[in-house]
Amino acid sequence: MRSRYHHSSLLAAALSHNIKHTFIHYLCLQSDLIYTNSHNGEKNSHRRTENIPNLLIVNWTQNEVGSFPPGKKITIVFVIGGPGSGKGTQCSMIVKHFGFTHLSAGDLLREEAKSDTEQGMMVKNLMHEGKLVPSELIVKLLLKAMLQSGNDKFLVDGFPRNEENRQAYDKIIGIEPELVLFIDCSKEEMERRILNRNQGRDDDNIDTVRRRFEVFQESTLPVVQHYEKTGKLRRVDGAKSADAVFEDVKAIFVQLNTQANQVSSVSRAQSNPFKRFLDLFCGCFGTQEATN
Ligand SMILES: Nc1ncnc2c1ncn2[C@@H]1O[C@H](COP(=O)(O)OP(=O)(O)O)[C@@H](O)[C@H]1O
Ligand SMILES: Nc1ccn([C@H]2C[C@H](O)[C@@H](COP(=O)(O)OP(=O)(O)O)O2)c(=O)n1
Repeated sequence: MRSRYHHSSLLAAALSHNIKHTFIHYLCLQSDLIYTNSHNGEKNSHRRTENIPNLLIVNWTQNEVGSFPPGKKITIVFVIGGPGSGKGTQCSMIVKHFGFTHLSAGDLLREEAKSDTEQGMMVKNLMHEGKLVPSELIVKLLLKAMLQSGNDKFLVDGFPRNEENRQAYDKIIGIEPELVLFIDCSKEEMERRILNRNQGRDDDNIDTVRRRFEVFQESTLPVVQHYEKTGKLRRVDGAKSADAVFEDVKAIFVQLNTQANQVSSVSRAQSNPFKRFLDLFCGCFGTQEATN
């Protein structure tokens, strides 16, 4: 306990004096803190939570990544499900039918893990252990990919994975998801699919898969419950064949499109002064549907 306190104080002193990263690493690894150099340029140390292992320096600024133009309508759908539940499979079908851009949190991290940097190595190790990477990093990668795509409709696959992911997203991107698709599937079926998927993934081995299931159970299911309470969750049975699951998914997206079209026709009508006058006039004389 005493040594943990000692390392935390040293860490605070090191941060305020711009001491070399390697020394800060050492202090973090000895204490229960992680260090981030965050998007607003502040250096912070955070208490490590169960799913934020060791330490990762997240070094970026908002200017480096950018942001969406104010007032632009952006549609975001989160796709959650256990490992092997079929998120990627359904996302590629949604893309074909509904014109979304598919952003897979796992693919973005696998790309990051290829880079020959300290951060790349750290991501690689965490993924190999089946653990989650710190939220600010994945949110930054998502935002960067969204801005680069030029699209305004995004399927965010494999995110948020825990409460911390969700809060970091709220803080940094802050666009409420239109809905959250949850692909519900049994552990036995997911395990069978992963071990057959043969994509050469370093984390698709039985030990890592078991750890990923634990993380899903402990950290992702509470996020599912959160969206259930807010009324955003749409649950589909992922145990059916991929085409049968897509029939259910399609119905959800057709409904989403219908709602979006209704909202945009109302706002178009509201922005037309002649139609507003006519509506007022018809309202005064009790004539309905006159302008439709
Ligand atoms: N409904 C399904 N029924 C049977 N196999 C499926 C189904 N959906 C996906 N798969 C297969 O299971 C494996 C995992 O699917 P994937 O989409 O990669 O899952 P996730 O992105 O959730 O990890 C893949 O090999 C995929 O082809
Ligand atoms: N929001 C996220 C998403 C994925 N990760 C990491 C941890 C996950 O085990 C790996 C792989 O995620 P991916 O979504 O590709 O794979 P599975 O759904 O587990 O099959 O990436 C993360 O740390 N944070």
